[in-house]
Amino acid sequence: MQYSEIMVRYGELSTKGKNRQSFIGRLNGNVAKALHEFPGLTIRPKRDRLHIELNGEDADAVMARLSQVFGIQSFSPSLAVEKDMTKVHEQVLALMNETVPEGSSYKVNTRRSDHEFELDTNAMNLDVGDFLSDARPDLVVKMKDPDFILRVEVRREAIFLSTTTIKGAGGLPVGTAGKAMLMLSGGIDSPVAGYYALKRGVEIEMVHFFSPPYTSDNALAKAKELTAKLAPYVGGIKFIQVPFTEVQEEVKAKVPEGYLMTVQRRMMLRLTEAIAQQRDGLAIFNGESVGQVASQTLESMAAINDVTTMPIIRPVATMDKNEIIAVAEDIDTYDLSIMPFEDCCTIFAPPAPKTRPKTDRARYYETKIDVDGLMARALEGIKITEIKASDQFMNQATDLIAELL
Ligand SMILES: Nc1ncnc2c1ncn2[C@@H]1O[C@H](COP(=O)(O)OP(=O)(O)OP(=O)(O)O)[C@@H](O)[C@H]1O
Repeated sequence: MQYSEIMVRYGELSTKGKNRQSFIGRLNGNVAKALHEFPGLTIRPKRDRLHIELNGEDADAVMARLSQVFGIQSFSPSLAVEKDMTKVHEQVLALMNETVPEGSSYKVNTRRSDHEFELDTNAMNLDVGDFLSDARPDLVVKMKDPDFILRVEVRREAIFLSTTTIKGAGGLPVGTAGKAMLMLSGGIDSPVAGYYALKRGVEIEMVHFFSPPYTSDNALAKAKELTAKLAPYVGGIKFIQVPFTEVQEEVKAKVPEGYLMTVQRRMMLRLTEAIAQQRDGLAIFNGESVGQVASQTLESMAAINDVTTMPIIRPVATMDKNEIIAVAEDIDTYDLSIMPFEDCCTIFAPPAPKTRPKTDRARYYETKIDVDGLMARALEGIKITEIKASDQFMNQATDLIAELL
């Protein structure tokens, strides 16, 4: 079927009162970015719907991209028909023949924004229903839970028909909730945390700590590739790599083993906060989950959290590991996350980190290291790149084999 447009229904933003205009504007921009590979499209944002005119572009390919844009409740590929009932009948039949199998149940659901049109909502429902009972006698009309709903929208410019409604990604348009930093490791949890941040409309920038030569190029490439997996939700994501070798060496040399991890994490958090302040970030997201590992007991979180008053949001904090994994699989980050490239934290992980570290002890051990100097040098060494959906950073199969040999 050669559809003429994709009709997009807004998500939660319709409840946002006077912010509505700016939400619609942001969604329009995000949709345009997500669909930049389709130059033929015309996107028309309206008060209660966004209309994407296809002008010959492939509806399925456009819908695949659209399904990743947050702030969309659902969308329907639609057929625009001239406002002439003979033509409407013709197209209704063509659409039903193509999309609704024999013997299905259905109902007609009309919406009318053009109140000048000769048929009102009820009359349109009846007219199309009558027409179909002659043209497709195999179909059964069913008001409650039909297999198909034939949507008829009477608008000023044309009448739009659709039988298919596809669930959108939900959430809020990215960018409507401000900007934050996501602490991205190469693990399973932080990309999932990033997905949830984006879903609530937060624009994220990735902060990744790496420690050459203790961590390999592959570990860095993996974090970038994970970023590319989340990029389709926004178009592009900034990747901020922070050299962490000197911090880790100094901490390892001066801090007792039981507090290595706590102090390293405190340094990471301080650096992330400093980067957020430089870049107008309002909060920090991470992938911590309560009780999952030694660094994620509540005592440990408190001892680490002590270095900042910036909000730290932990979207996966209360999820079980298998729930996090299910989301990671859905967003296609899981296979990458489980590739065995070492993270800077695992390399410097003490054999027995304190599971209940004390904040005052951590503070005391930090008097042994040059916190300000280490931070200044790490911040000087940061490198920022913009990562796009189509970017690739590792040839997964060959790199994995090389790493394993
Ligand atoms: N190298 C790193 N760069 C940036 N952030 C990191 C790094 N290592 C850890 N983090 C942050 O700290 C959180 C906790 O890390 P940790 O290694 O304890 O847990 P994890 O369960 O393995 O998490 P993940 O699966 O995200 O790696 C991570 O989710 C991430 O937000």
